Amino acid sequence: MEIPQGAKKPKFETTFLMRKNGVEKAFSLADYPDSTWTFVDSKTVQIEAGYVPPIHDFAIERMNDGQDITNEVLSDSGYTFLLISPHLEQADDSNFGAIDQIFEYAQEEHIPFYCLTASTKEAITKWEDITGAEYPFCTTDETTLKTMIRSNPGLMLLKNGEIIRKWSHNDLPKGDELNAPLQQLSIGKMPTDSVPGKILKILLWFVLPLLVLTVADRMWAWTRWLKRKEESNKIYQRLKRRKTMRKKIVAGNWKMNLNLQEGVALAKELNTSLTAEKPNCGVIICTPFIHLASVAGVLNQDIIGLGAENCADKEKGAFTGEVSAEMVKSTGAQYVILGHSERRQYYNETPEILKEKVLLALKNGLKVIFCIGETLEEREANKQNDVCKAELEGSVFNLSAEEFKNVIIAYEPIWAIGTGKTATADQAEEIHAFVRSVIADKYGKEVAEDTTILYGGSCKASNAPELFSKPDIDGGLIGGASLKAADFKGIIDAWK
Ligand SMILES: O=C[C@H](O)COP(=O)(O)O
Repeated sequence: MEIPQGAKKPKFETTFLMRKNGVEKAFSLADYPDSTWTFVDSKTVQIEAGYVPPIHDFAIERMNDGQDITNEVLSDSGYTFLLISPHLEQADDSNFGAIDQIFEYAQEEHIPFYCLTASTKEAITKWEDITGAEYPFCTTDETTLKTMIRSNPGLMLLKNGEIIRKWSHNDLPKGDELNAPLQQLSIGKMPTDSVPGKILKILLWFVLPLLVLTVADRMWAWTRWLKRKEESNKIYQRLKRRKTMRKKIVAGNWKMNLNLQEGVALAKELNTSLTAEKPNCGVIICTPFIHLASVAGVLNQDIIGLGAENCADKEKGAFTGEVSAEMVKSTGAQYVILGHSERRQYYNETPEILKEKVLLALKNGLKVIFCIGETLEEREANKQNDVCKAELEGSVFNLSAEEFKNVIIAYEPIWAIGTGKTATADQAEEIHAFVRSVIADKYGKEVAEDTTILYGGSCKASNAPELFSKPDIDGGLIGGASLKAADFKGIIDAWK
């Protein structure tokens, strides 16, 4: 092995022990005495270390001729393969095929290949017999060999006297990897395991996965937090809604359409259908007086409420043809529609008459579905808000807040009733919101928030979902589409 140029040389100091006239004294070269002193002894010690080669205390002796080839190996500027086995008799021989292949490759490429061992001649011969080894063997100190590589055998590749690769016998380069001169192969190059490279490797193998795991863990925790937040938000919203939630209702107004048998049959059909599949809203059917008692007998009123379409503005007495609120109540009904535009228009029901009816209905324990709504002319004159407000003020705003809680408002634009023309969802929402604000002004926000405001006017299964999706539309008062169970159920299902 060549010592690099300018490498630091070790420093030595020699001490001479001299005697004169029976006295012994030590001198150095610098103050060496004259010839009257007699030399007794000398001692040389190293006082400063010099360059230490990577491989030292190392001697390679070729076995066949006893030649020391240490210098030859360590100063070779090319490649050298060294198969290291302190004791061949203890060496693992399972990978001898791979070793022999490397030896063949070394021969083809004119690369020296030696097996260094401290084994006896007999052990070497036995190894040769077992493995078919044809490479030359050299003797090297056992301890030195053991410190060079732990695997027995192990392979080393030297270049320019420096070890550039080490392999355990389990991990030897395969024959197909040795398909070019060593200079062109990655194994023939010094591993680039510089300190930054090692740091990078540590980062890649340890820190990076840790980072990925940490990020994944944080993301998992974050999504869980989001989910929990969303969940608690949902619960909060549900609680909030429950707290302020007014009743969602789909009410049918049969008007003057069905005879008794038809009415009872429809009520039964509806009852069966909604008993089988519970509605997601309150359901009411309002029938002519003649149906009430019979229909009350076939309805499960926990699912379907029953109401009349009208009641008298008088409590009792000689009012031929009239039906009082008390009579309605006695049939088993719980609701009554009052103020419907058809009653106002065709039977001249004034705000004052309606005020009386409302009072009597409430007095008799009926809940009132109170209708308001503008004509087409009023809508075209943009008077819908004023009309609705006036109708409320004229007939129900005389009630106390407590009484008003038993009133359901039904906004029915007269131009949309039975005409097939529906107010758009936005038009309806606008006026519903206005009506709610008027109620809030009169009774306060809480009462207003609890008041159910229904929409009526050509409402059917096809437009109900959009109408009911509006925040201030709490359901519908249905005319024509309440006369068939399937049509009516289609509207009820809009709340699903
Ligand atoms: O009371 C119901 C309304 O007058 C709506 O009737 P309609 O659904 O036939 O338009």
